[in-house]
Amino acid sequence: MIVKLEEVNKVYQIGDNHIVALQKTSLEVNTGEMLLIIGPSGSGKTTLLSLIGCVVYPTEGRLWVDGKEITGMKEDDLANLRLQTIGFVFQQFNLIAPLTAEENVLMPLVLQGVPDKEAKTRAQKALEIVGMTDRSKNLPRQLSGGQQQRVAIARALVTNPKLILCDEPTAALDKDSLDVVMKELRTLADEGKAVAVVTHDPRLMSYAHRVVEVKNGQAYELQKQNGEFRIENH
Ligand SMILES: Nc1ncnc2c1ncn2[C@@H]1O[C@H](COP(=O)(O)OP(=O)(O)OP(=O)(O)O)[C@@H](O)[C@H]1O
Repeated sequence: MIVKLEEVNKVYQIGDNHIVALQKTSLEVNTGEMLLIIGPSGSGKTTLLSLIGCVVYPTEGRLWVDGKEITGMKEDDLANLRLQTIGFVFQQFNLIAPLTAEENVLMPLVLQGVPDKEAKTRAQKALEIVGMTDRSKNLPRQLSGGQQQRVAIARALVTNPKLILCDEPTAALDKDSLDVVMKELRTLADEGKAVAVVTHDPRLMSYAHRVVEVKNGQAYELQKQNGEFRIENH
């Protein structure tokens, strides 16, 4: 187990209004597993992913990431934990436009102060894992959406994080690229990473080991029926 939430909720206060973004949730995220977090817009999916990713603190409850309790941890320690343990992948790839694929992948290692030569070897290895070695000198605009997302996955992987968190990683992709990217993420999970993916797209359920549905801030784990995950109203 890499993440454990125990009765965790998140309430935002805006003026006199309390917005319950996530109701009390208990959940574990395991290594070797792809967890899909699915639900409609505004249901609380990103809030749940942000809690798992130590980007926001819980309002109530207890949260452990990689064996460390987050509640009460200092912001600096939290930032270190994020850098060392978690890789993030976003909908819009967030690659730096004037940098090549390889330079983008190098970035987290530069931030960690890894020596140049070692950083380069690791970046090349990460690009190899996602099948992008032959495009390493290309700029993002010379790559398709699917290829850019594979570079973004390589960038998330290069620090060797135990946990990879993805927020709508396929929203900007066509069906073929969606399949390539999701198979890539599934392979990483099968090989021992913990991967959590937020989506509103039920097509992604077929790639997941486990599915959590979030509705009105309430998270429920879905059980497979006849070998498939099913969700109402889709
Ligand atoms: N920083 C914030 N301040 C106030 N309210 C917030 C904040 N972040 C999220 N919320 C509210 O919490 C609820 C859940 O938001 P969240 O972004 O987690 O939903 P979501 O399921 O990821 O939606 P989407 O798919 O549209 O991104 C929403 O009502 C949202 O307006």
